[in-house]
Amino acid sequence: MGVGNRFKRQGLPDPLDESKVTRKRKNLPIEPVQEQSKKRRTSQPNGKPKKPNGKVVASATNGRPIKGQKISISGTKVEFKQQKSKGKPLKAKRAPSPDLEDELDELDVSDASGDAIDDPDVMGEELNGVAVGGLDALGTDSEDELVNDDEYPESGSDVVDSDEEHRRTGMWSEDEDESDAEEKLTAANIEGLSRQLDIEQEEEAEDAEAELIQTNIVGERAKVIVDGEEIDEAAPANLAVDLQLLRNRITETIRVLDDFSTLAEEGRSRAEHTTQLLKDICAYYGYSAFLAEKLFNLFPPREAFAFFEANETPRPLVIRTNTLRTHRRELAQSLINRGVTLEPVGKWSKVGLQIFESQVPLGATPEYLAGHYILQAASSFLPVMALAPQEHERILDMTAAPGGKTTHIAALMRNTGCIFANDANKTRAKGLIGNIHRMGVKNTVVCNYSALEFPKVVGGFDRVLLDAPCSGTGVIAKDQSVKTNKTEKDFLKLPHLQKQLLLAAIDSVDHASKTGGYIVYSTCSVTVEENEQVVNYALTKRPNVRLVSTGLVFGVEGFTRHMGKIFHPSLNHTRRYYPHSYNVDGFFVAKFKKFAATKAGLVGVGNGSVGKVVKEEEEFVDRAPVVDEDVEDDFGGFDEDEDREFIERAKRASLRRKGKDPKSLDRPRKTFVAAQAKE
Ligand SMILES: C[S@@+](CC[C@H](N)C(=O)[O-])C[C@H]1O[C@@H](n2cnc3c(N)ncnc32)[C@H](O)[C@@H]1O
Repeated sequence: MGVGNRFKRQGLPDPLDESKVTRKRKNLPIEPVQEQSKKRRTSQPNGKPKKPNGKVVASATNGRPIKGQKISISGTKVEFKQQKSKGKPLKAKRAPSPDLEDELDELDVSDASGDAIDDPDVMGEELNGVAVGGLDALGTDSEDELVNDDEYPESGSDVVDSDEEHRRTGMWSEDEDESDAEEKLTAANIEGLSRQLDIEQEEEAEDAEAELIQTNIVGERAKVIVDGEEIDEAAPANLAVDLQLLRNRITETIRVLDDFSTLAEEGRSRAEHTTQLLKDICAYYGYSAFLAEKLFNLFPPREAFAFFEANETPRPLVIRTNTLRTHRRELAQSLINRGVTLEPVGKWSKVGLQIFESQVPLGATPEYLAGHYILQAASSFLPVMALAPQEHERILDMTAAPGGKTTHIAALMRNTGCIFANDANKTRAKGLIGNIHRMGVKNTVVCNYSALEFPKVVGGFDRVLLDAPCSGTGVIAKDQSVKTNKTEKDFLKLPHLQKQLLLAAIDSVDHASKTGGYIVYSTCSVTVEENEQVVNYALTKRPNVRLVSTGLVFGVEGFTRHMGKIFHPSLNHTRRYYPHSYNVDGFFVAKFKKFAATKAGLVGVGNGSVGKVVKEEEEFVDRAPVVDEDVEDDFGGFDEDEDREFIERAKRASLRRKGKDPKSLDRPRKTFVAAQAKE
């Protein structure tokens, strides 16, 4: 499992601070080439190569300049080649609890692989020896499966689902090779074990050297071309130096832009500095110039840098408790017993658990197969929380596959009322059905229309969720290809589809609903074209709706103006989420209240009236609360001794497994308690 942001909490932000977003390893001195080549290139269990400490590596991993991409720094062209890596699956060590076994029998999931095939949350071919493949096709929308209006038939190929990475990857422990004997470690044998570890480390180093001699490492190195000549020998050193220089120049330019009147270079305009900065960002992070500029323009320069940096590290792995089947406390207990280190995701959610480490693949535990949880990015909870579905309502989830949000809605409704879960992509809709079954959802009808056909298919809903297909600029950390594969055309096609879908969503709601009359629009993209512009368009075309508060406790206000465009002032009710400020996927959430019926002639795609936006005479708030998701679970705070003890037990077990002294946990705490006592 990766480090860094994976381990940071999600939610309310700390003040922006460069030391927080700049990985320290980049600032460390560059090691000499000779030494570097001697180090073993070990693989992490997730198949990614481990990053050497304190080095700017020349390989293309996690967002550094990518394979085949050329950058040019000070006249030196550098071509990157991807490193090969190997990943090893891990053996699940514990048997399911008897209760769960009963539940599994009931669910007929004894053939784990068979069941998992229906599970879109796990996209990998194999997790821990449990075959879960067969759903990879869900990760990308096949173009002809997507139904759109004739003009934009292939937009579905761009569709990004913010939870996709979680479905592709399992959750592996870093210390997968540890034997059972190590697991039983006690204070008494720590010394013996640490000696044994030293010996093992020495052996590993020798093996690594031997392996290096045998391997054709040229294939793993960057190719450096200077004036058309390929230089191999000195490549890593030059490249590292160049990358370091590039980074230095980025930070220096930002410093100048921060205080331009004092620090500006004479004769060099702000625009020139910005152009240079953008070029450097493209070269350093591997973005197309087009996308880099679009994203850069969302923020002041220093914050833009933080955003680009955050896209280089994965967000924490989060699971959502399925309250139709269990309570968070029970689930946490079961997973801790299996060797998972976790914590509640934050006070804003009663169902999320952030996973720090796991001895078992989380996509194949008995609890997972029994539908006790789903792997879901924390930000994906937000649109459903904003929707605030109520028991006994009729809800439409317009673009529902693979069902992360549908199953959340069902849980909040406690399986009452009725959900129409629709997706235009048949393959993905099958995955949606798999999840609905696994999670014990019983109030849902799955359908397979283009959402543009609503409300003609069926209308009159109390609430509608449109989690729209989007470009995925909020989830670049999961899908680095977004950096280079989005073009200007995409930012015309996608917003066009999103606008039409949003009108259909509005027209599908019953404005006279006694409990609702709400529409939530969300994307996992941060571009203004896919968010504020779409919402503003809907306000103009449907004067019978207004934006209302999302009711979410954190998030940055949406733009009311951007790059010369002015939006309706109520856009300040919308919320933006960024990886650098909340350590969650980039997301956008808007909530509308429908006050009157859409004029008959306007219902249907493309029928937008050019009306005036309803004046906001009074602030409207959805009085219907977000149903308390887990009433029996107050495992949300960190103040209760029981919870603290519970979490610490898991941490101690984890340290023990690593051969570390679990008592080390007490030290910082004592200091903290002492500090508190002093105060
Ligand atoms: C962001 S994903 C939805 C993720 C889902 N809400 C969840 O939480 O699991 C967008 C979905 O929109 C679907 N889609 C794209 N175009 C559509 C259309 N015209 N009508 C209905 N669904 C569409 C895609 O197949 C994709 O599954």
